[in-house]
Amino acid sequence: MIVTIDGVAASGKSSVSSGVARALGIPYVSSGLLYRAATLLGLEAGVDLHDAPALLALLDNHAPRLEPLAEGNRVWSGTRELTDALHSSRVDAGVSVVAVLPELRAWVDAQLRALPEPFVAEGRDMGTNVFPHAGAKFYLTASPRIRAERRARERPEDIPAIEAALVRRDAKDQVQSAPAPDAQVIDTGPLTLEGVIGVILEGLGEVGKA
Ligand SMILES: Nc1ncnc2c1ncn2[C@@H]1O[C@H](COP(=O)(O)OP(=O)(O)OP(=O)(O)O)[C@@H](O)[C@H]1O
Ligand SMILES: Nc1ccn([C@H]2C[C@H](O)[C@@H](COP(=O)(O)O)O2)c(=O)n1
Repeated sequence: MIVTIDGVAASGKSSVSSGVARALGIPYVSSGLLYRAATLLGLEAGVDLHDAPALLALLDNHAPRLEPLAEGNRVWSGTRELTDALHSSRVDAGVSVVAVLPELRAWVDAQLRALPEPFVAEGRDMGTNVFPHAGAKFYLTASPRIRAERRARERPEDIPAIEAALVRRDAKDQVQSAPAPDAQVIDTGPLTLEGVIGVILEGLGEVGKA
């Protein structure tokens, strides 16, 4: 069984996926971390982030791999853990450039499709492109201001700057970020984290009955 949770940047995908995965006793898979790992490796190597062959060569050399757990995902390159470096503003600013490259998308999709089921998969195109046959699909939204306010609690940046960066990233990620036609869309703005997890678990109960 695969459950997909897609949504816009900072809409709560990883926190919600972790909560749902823990409740179900299965891992969750953060697809964005693989795009972030490719971006980090490219930035560190001084590679042009538009240069797909150069990035693929780096990925061949460094072979980043995702460790999906219910509590949180980790990314490794050999014995080096990349996880903590993947959410910097520098990676945030570059990742949308990498994520539109078809060659990079094919690389990420292959990593994800090789993972053993069951799991909760979160990202942008989990329900549309990567796992169209998923058993249940959800899509999270919230206004840029609410998302920025939530992010500001984690990062020492001011709300308007975070909001502007989120709006820019939404626009760049738009092509691959449409909800699947059969996804349940959830506006997380008026809900707590536990509330969103509850809506999804309730939705999964309904899927089980269908
Ligand atoms: N419904 C909610 N109510 C309050 N805070 C929330 C809610 N959902 C998520 N958050 C908080 O918002 C922040 C962003 O959530 P999270 O990192 O899970 O989003 P994301 O969609 O995975 O982000 P990204 O696209 O950058 O990977 C976190 O601090 C999280 O705790
Ligand atoms: N399935 C996915 C997952 C992620 N991306 C892109 C879009 C984001 O800008 C970037 C990082 O994702 P996040 O950690 O913010 O979820 O990767 C994508 O195109 N498709």
